[in-house]
Amino acid sequence: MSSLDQHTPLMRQFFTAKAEHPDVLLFFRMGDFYELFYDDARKAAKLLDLTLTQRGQSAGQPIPMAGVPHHAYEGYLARLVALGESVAICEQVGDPATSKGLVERKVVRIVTPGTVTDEALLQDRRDTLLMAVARGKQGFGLAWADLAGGRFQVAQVENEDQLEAELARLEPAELLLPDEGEWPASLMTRNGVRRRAPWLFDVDSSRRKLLAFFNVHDLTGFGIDGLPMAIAAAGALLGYVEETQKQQLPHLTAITLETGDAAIAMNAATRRHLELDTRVDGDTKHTLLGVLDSTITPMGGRLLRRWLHRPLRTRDTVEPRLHSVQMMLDARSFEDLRETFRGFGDVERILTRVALRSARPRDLSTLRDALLKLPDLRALLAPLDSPRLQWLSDTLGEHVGTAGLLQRAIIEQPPLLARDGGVIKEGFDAELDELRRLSTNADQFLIDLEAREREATGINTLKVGYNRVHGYYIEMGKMHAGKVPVHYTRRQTLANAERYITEELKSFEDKVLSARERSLAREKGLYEDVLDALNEDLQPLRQCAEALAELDVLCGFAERAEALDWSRPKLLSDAVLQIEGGRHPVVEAVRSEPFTPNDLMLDDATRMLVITGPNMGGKSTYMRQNALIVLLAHIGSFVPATRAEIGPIDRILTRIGAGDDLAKGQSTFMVEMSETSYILHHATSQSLVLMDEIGRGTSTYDGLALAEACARHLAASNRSYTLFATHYFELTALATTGSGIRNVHLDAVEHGDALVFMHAVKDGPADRSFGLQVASLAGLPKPVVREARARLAELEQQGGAKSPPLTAQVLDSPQQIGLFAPPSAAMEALAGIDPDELTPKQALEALYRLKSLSN
Ligand SMILES: Nc1ncnc2c1ncn2[C@@H]1O[C@H](COP(=O)(O)OP(=O)(O)OP(=O)(O)O)[C@@H](O)[C@H]1O
Repeated sequence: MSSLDQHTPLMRQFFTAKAEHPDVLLFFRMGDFYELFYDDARKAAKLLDLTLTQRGQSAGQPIPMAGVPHHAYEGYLARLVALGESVAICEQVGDPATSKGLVERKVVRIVTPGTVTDEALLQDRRDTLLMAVARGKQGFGLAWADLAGGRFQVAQVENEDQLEAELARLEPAELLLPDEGEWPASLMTRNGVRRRAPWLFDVDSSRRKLLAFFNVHDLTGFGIDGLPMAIAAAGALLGYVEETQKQQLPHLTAITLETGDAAIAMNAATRRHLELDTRVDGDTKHTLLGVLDSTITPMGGRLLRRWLHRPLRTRDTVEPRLHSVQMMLDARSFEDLRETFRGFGDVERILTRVALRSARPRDLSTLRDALLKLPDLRALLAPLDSPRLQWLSDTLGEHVGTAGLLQRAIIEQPPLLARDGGVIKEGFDAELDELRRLSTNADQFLIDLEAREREATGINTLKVGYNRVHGYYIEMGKMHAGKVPVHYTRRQTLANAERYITEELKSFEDKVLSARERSLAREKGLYEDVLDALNEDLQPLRQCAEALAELDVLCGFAERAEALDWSRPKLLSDAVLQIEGGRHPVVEAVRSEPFTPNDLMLDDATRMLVITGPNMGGKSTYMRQNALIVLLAHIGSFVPATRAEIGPIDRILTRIGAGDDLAKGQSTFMVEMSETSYILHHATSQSLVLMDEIGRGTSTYDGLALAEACARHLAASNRSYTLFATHYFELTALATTGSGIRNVHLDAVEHGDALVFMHAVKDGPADRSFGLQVASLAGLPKPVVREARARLAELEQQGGAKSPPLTAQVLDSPQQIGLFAPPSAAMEALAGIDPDELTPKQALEALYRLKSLSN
């Protein structure tokens, strides 16, 4: 770019601001617009679909420009932030009316995806997190902050797998990484990644920064003194927050440490496969959270999402939750409790805005209404015999003083903005009332004054009036000059009339003219006083908000338990996983026909179920429902089963589905194997493992061999609770090996042409696969199905079995592999076909081609 002095003064101002914020978009305020220039303009035009224009020339070149109207900028900002972009807002800080030359401009705030606290830029039911990751010799330090909620947390993890699991759990909106070394692609391809200078992650300066910020002598109080990587991440995060927020953050009062062993570990793949809150296709409704979330307040919704992503092993936290839900159900009080939550609003985020002094009038009226409902809430909780609920009731507190203050100070339904006044209630402040009276009662005063003066002077035509230049006056015709009282002072002479002013009118004028301004200023001061008073009480108020969120979640659990007929799980210390009448909560919710409940019985002796049965039989549903039941039990929710007894669980590991990691550039089979490898390395005897059709992504024999070896390893070495669904009938033979493996199967029956799936899990292996019937159900052309049926009969005859079980002997004797040999032209052509790549039309063409080859 050409040197600065070649540019116009305005552009020089722009370049100066831009130089300080090179890697964020600069919103440059010009009158009613925020303008973006040069590369910022090009980028914003693309991201926001704005028209890219030009603004004259500077340094002999046209200036690319795009703009957004300032009154509607929040919507644009929200879209940019959602895309992971940051924006520096450069305002006109000088007054254009009084400035000589160019108005002064300054960057007043930087809006970044992870640090936003404005209501309009946040999602109601999802935390917006800023995260920093530091790398050390023993692993990684993580720090994350929810600025809108006032939470600041850290953790340390040992390896990249755990780091990725944490990222999948927390889904930060913005991620700060030191700008050195290689980082995994899964991190670098996220939205909102920001590389920062490595020295910002220095442990010692980070420690000093934290000590100064929290005003403490050491970090032992937070339990993180011995965790250098966590400290480095926290310091880097804090530095970034201070740099971008340019204001005090009094609501960040502590750091909390999260330890991995308190939670049931789930990696990114497991979260995805179990569809906790989002499905692969992006749908959020038909997910566990979609079914489970009946919370009423946004903060309850956010807490539930946090709980769901972090099921706890610490039973002394989970049991009290279960007990609370039970008590609310027994006393049937959850509906009344939930009724009081309506209209509570987002107290947690309101309190943050109070702390940041950006709370709007309606925040305060919402807070007032919430606090006024506390006594009702506590009265409903009082009879419930649950220590946790009583503790929550105590934590809610009374807040009578604060509620009273807000009730006295804020009008019932305040306007959106404090700017134009009309927020503070009448009767709260005598001076404000007087100022308001003056500005609104001026008319009556003047009418009264006019009447009085007419009477005193005897001049009936005397008028009181006002003009902008001379202000208030008493006017009378020139012929009355002789009757003018001495205390009248002449103000203006007109052709036929004289205008006067009196002391009384003058002082009235002073009062009225400034009354509006003064009343606004007074109101602003009073509003600030109210915020001060609230800030005095901030800590207990925030605890109250946290208690509200938890009560909302627990009431939601009770509501769901009753509405969906869920029962209380028993958490035991024995090695057992016994579920009776279990159902899949999401499948059950979307199906119009009844769901068939199924049992599960695993314990020390039986560690693995090999699940066989037809496609569409319900194998995946069965496996997932058991994982979801275990997960629900560990967040303190009732579960979709008639009875559930669950021993200690440390991890849930899944290998389900395929082809969903193409973004990573790995083949389907590669993904399948790396997920399997992760499971074999991490599963313990307390882990719940779901393996769905492993080995499917490669040739039959490789696949079978791998599946069998993995199953044996899981049963004998890992000794995990394993549900192993497979289409390889050969694996059913494992049940005879004596390593705690049992067969179960799902069934279907044929009714003429129709196939009815029973969905009931029964003992023993399946005896046939119904693959062709399912294919026919799926609409495969009849000639193809006929052809396949004939081929199957041929194969069965050759193999002497109903379905061609590739028994161990088959595997061991190479000559038997000749079942499919010698490879025909049709087989070779078949090998070259990738069904996933074909359109239906191409598939049909391929079939005709195959058929002609096989003739
Ligand atoms: N217990 C059940 N009760 C009622 N319907 C069920 C049950 N289990 C499964 N289903 C229904 O059957 C459908 C297929 O189930 P699922 O995907 O679990 O079968 P699958 O055996 O894993 O099939 P595939 O082998 O082709 O993957 C589900 O979408 C659901 O609608």
